[in-house]
Amino acid sequence: MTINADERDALYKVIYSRRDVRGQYLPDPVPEEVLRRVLDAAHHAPSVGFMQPWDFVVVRDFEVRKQIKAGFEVAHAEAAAMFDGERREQYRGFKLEGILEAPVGVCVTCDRTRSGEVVIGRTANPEMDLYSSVCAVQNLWLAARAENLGVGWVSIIHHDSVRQALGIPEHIVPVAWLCIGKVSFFHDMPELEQAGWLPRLALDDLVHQEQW
Ligand SMILES: Cc1cc2c(cc1C)N(C[C@H](O)[C@H](O)[C@H](O)COP(=O)(O)O)c1[nH]c(=O)[nH]c(=O)c1N2
Repeated sequence: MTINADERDALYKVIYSRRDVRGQYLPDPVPEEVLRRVLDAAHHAPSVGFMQPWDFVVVRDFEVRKQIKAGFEVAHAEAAAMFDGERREQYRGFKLEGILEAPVGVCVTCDRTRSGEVVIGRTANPEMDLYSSVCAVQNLWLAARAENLGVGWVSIIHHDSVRQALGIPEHIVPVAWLCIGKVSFFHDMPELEQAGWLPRLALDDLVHQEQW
């Protein structure tokens, strides 16, 4: 199957217009069939040795999301203390999650034991299973953008709070808490770039020819 020019352009449009969404969530429910498409796109991500180490915990319940939010508050306060002076104030001013505003939360996990001890491609570097779950996150994020759904990754939370809130067993790693929902708009550029926190680096400074 060949991708034609319109299809190629559509993919790049999705890639460049995908954003990490923290605010702007609408309370409208996410239709089941749309969420299913997005999760199926995540499930078609590449994975080391085809181990498909992910599970997707879909959370709509407000009380459970309140527990996740409480976990965020703890880690967020710890994080603020790590920045100095002006940077700390700027950090405190950022909205860095939409846990209660987005109608759906999805926890993408990694079952590090899924296909036994020895996995093709994970023998030299055992963390490859975690990277595979991150590939699922990225597929989900892009598919959601193609559905005009916002996604926000909230990593300012300890794995154990997520485990506790969702009853996730000890051997499963909660890789990502994702807020998902319809949005009023998408920002044109990353919010951290817009706020002057960090600029987008120049590609030419990152591409090395032949040697580092
Ligand atoms: C692994 C990981 C973890 C996080 C993020 C991303 C990734 C990849 N990002 C989103 C991040 O800030 C954002 O992707 C960049 O600022 C670039 O912006 P766009 O995604 O292009 O909008 C993020 N954002 C946020 O508000 N709270 C968070 O806890 C996190 N955590």
